[in-house]
Amino acid sequence: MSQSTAKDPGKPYHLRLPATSANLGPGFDALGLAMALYLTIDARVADAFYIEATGRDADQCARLEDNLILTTYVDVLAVAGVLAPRLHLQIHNEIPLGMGCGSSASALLAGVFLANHFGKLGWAGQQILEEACLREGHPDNVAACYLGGMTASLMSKNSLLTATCGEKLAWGLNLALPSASLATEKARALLPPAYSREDVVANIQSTALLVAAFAQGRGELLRTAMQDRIHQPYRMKACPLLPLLLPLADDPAIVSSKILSPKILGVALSGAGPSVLIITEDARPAALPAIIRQVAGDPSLEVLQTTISGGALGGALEG
Ligand SMILES: Nc1ncnc2c1ncn2[C@@H]1O[C@H](COP(=O)(O)OP(=O)(O)O)[C@@H](O)[C@H]1O
Ligand SMILES: N[C@@H](CCOP(=O)(O)O)C(=O)O
Repeated sequence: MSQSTAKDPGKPYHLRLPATSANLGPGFDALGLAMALYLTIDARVADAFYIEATGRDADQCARLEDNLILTTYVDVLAVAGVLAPRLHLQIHNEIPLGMGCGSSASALLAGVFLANHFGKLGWAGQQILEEACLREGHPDNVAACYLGGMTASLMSKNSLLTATCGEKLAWGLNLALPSASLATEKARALLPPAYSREDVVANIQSTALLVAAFAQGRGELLRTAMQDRIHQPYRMKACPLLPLLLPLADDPAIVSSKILSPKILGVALSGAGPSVLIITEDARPAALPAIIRQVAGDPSLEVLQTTISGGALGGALEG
């Protein structure tokens, strides 16, 4: 990523940040997968704050009040003791908001990137990443949004450590999106304060296998490695698609179907839900949306089909 912040502080700035599917089943607050659905922003200094937005949830993205991108931008600069230059933002959004696809992570990261550029903070990438992770409260979405692929992250008091793999995998990412959104904060409040040793050990084993599956491109491991016992069971009620679609991972009739080729590799709640992520062997299997709708019993259910993304792009533009 080009960081021309200190040299060209006033220049227009371009950002492209991917959606992310966190957890991937067992990797709660630790794993995230970048998806090729983007929040794209062209920003320049202006006389007043103004946002033009196109794409998904355009009205919400264009709102100036309590806008997560702008509040993050202004707050990061306020903490740094810098008066925030007013900005004109041209936004094109492909990331569903409040659906478990990491929209808040991309908005937070965008706000920090914009503060770094227009406030001449001169932060390195790691500092931008850490600031956005701290603001989000869990690193999985933000780290994957920035670094792409399947990113594992560990945030402690003093540091953020990340490792990425699987950027080049050609697996298909199919998202079943219900019509009602679910705020991540609400979905986190559903989780218990403690877990049994059996549940924790099962999740450690699945997560370890899952990371190896992405690192080695072992799609046949996902069916088992995406099983979770620490967040999905508690979010079922708030995410009614999940119990309906989880069996797709091991329904032999569908898995071995000649009609559905490429195969379903694994199924998990996307982030905190309510969307469900279905990973397939190849990208965009044409027959899958109809099967998902049939299994969900909802002929109008939205199904997005995409692929793994390489992560964030950003830099100053001439002009
Ligand atoms: N592009 C955006 N512009 C402004 N606010 C955004 C944007 N993307 C996300 N947000 C804010 O983040 C909220 C969704 O965050 P959250 O509940 O964590 O769900 P998720 O991150 O899964 O989409 C939105 O309701 C909105 O307040
Ligand atoms: N690990 C978090 C992930 C939240 O992702 P989002 O896309 O729903 O914001 C959690 O499960 O709460």
